[in-house]
Amino acid sequence: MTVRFPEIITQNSVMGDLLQYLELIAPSGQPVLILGETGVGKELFARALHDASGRDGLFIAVNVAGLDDHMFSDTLFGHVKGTYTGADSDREGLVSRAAGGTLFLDEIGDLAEPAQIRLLRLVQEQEYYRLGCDTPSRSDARIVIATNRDLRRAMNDGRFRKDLYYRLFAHQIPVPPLRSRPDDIPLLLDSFVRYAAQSLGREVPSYHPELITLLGSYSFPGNVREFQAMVFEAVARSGGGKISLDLFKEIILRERSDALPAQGGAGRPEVPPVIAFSRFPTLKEAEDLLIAQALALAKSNQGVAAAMLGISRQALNRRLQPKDK
Ligand SMILES: Nc1ncnc2c1ncn2[C@@H]1O[C@H](COP(=O)(O)OP(=O)(O)OP(=O)(O)O)[C@@H](O)[C@H]1O
Repeated sequence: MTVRFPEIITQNSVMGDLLQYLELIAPSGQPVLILGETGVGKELFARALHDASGRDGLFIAVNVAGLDDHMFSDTLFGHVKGTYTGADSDREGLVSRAAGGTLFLDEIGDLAEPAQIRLLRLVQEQEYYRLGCDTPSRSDARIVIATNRDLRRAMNDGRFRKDLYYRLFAHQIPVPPLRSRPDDIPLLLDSFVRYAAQSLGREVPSYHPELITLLGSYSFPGNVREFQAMVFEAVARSGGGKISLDLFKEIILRERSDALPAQGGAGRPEVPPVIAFSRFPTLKEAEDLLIAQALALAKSNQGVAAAMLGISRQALNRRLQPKDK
């Protein structure tokens, strides 16, 4: 956590460098592109950028995924009365409402080409047209754009305009996924446990120290948002007592198996499914499968797998030794 951005919890050096860069570019008013997987904290970074910018206008966030050109223009630029059926009065768009502030456009990856052209004009000239109006309007709203897509690839495939890409390219903030910064897990865990306990009106519970190791072995496809939700569930289900390792293992296993393909699809084929028997398994078969599952989830780390299975490392090792028949 940096003093400058207390709401962004981190002690990771890559994140620290990004926050320094963010602080550097904040006052400029230049457009900024924030990249990163879902739930990684892109909107949090955009808000921090706005807070550090010294701009006294509003911060407005809008998700533009799935908006066609008409909806995009209507939402961002507004319209004049009578332009289309249902346009009963003049309406101001978000670009105008965010004047003097920041307009955060989330999930820009799939934007239709005509909308990309309008966006380019906006970031380049600070100019736009309300629907049904031939006279351009102006707004000094700072435009911050986020996507979880690979924009360079989209550009190479002809789905994202080169001119817009290179206009946004100058100030990029690539937020790393949570799995690549396990050093952030203890801080985030403490903060989320406190927050969840507070929201539920409970004492802050303690947790098993092995939990940090267990969490470090999980890939967090939904990143910090997923982590936050898991902690909330664990605190809620721990009934005010200590958060047990077993409870967290159960939540992680459930999340992992939800992320598994139904059969043979793309996903995480390296993890064997828990239920894989066409007949009732013997105890030995079930145990072997659970051990394989735990080892796969723990990326072959025997210490973590043993913790997940609730046995000692030595006990796991014994079970892994080939037996003489
Ligand atoms: N470093 C962090 N410290 C504290 N909270 C965080 C951090 N990163 C993310 N969060 C929290 O995780 C949640 C998801 O963050 P956010 O909405 O900013 O992600 P996002 O990348 O914009 O997601 P999406 O791609 O789905 O729009 C929010 O509740 C946010 O407050």
